Amino acid sequence: MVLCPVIRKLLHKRVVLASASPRRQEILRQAGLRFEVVPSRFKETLPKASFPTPPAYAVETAKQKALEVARRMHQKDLRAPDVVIGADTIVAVGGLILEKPVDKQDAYSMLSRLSGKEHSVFTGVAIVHCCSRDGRLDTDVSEFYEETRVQFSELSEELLWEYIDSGEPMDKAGGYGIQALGGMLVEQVHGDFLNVVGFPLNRFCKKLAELYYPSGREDPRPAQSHQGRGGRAEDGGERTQAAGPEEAVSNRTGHSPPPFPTGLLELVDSFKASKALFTACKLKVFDLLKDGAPLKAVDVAGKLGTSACGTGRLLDACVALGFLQKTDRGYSNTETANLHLTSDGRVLPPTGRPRGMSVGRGRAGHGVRVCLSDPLLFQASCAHSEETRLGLLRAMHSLAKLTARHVATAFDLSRFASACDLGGCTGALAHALAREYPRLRVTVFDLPEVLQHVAGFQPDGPRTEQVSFLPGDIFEDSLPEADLYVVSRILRDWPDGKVHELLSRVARACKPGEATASTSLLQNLIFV
Ligand SMILES: O=c1[nH]cc([C@@H]2O[C@H](COP(=O)(O)OP(=O)(O)OP(=O)(O)O)[C@@H](O)[C@H]2O)c(=O)[nH]1
Repeated sequence: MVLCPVIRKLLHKRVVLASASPRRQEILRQAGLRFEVVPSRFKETLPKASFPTPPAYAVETAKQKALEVARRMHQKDLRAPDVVIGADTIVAVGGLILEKPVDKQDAYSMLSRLSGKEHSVFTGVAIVHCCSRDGRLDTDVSEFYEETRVQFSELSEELLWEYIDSGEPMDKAGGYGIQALGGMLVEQVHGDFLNVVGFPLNRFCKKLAELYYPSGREDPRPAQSHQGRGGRAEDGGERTQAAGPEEAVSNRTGHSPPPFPTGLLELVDSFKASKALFTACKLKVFDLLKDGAPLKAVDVAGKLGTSACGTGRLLDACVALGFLQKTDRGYSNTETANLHLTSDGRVLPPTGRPRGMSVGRGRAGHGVRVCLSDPLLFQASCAHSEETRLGLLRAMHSLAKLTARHVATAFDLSRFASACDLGGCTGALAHALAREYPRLRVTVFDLPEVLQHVAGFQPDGPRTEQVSFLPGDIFEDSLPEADLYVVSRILRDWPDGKVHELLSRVARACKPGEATASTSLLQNLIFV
């Protein structure tokens, strides 16, 4: 989800975060930004005394971090990314600039300096727009900083050393992490909390809005007005532009550009993103990287029997999508990948084809039976191997487990004594309903070929006798008696006539005063 509309402006660009800080990666990922991570090799040794103020130092360091990455990538690929983001966080106290402590003693002197006092945390940010033309790199640098004031409690020696011995201070500016144990040292914060953690997200979004909507309108079309910004000429064939990324285009042509096809490009990008995800799942990339040490692209390729170059690109795409993380040691799974993309917990069907794109629906010919739980997924049994069918069930089960509690608590169902989940598959929703409503008895009604696999699927929490399974076909067999029918899985994708027939059957089975709850699994929207 992208709450900040201007973040969308970056979705079609190749964005690189020039930072090894896991906190910055997390903050930007949570904001919905898609980016690659290329840590900067710029040495943070600018002469502090030559800067008029501490934030001027942080801004320049952020800029040099980002430019180093832009130049390196340009030299390597002869194609620079579109945007490189660099950041630098420092603590300023009593005229001193504190960065990351070099050892425990350094951490001690920093923290004792902060004890009982207020200090400022500055994060400098540089947004570098790049353009490779005729082998030359053009850069356009926008920069800003944010200040947050932090008041520390008085810290006893014992507390200080205990904190230092936790290891937390070592990779943090000023020697503390406000988002973790270090939060206990802090009495008050004035300003943006995320700025202290390493990235001022709010100011960043405002800056993007300034760059992409200079006239203040949130119009997806490139702006016409020219807004000059700071940027200095670089040597080595590099030019910095004053014009913004999109103004530059319109200024060159002198014409109003046609409306920017944002929606279309989003669709194209989403398709590419899905393809990358499905390919990685199919190759079992996430299984390979689960719980192990990070692996380089060439090692992953060796183990999968794939080309090193293509594998590198696939892994980088997965990094940008937030499923892998990349460090100097190699690639490893993110928590999301460990939880939802390995074979045992996968929320995707194993076909290598996005759900909904498979052919055929409903009851196919030649005696083929279709799973009513999700007609597009669990298809003709003769068309799939047992392994594929189990994979589909596994995907449906994992997805249902993810959403079950939300569905179960979206309505107050406490007045019902019995429910029937039509096409309820492995019973994930039924168990969630049973957990939320201890006096509710739930019958899962589904095809026998689905229910025969139920024992192999563990719901969240223990199985309960409140839930029972009844084999049957919702089009042909009588529906079990219940006060409430759940049709969350059976209404999608049927032709209108079929839906009508189904709902009529359910309506006939209902006693006066009963209810039907329907959910759209895709969007988790619930309507009655
Ligand atoms: O409360 C917190 N304060 C600061 C941090 C983290 O501290 C570092 C600051 O270091 P720097 O800006 O130089 O960034 P690096 O980690 O070295 O990564 P780069 O590759 O970008 O140079 C930063 O990681 C903050 O997140 C914190 O976590 N909590």
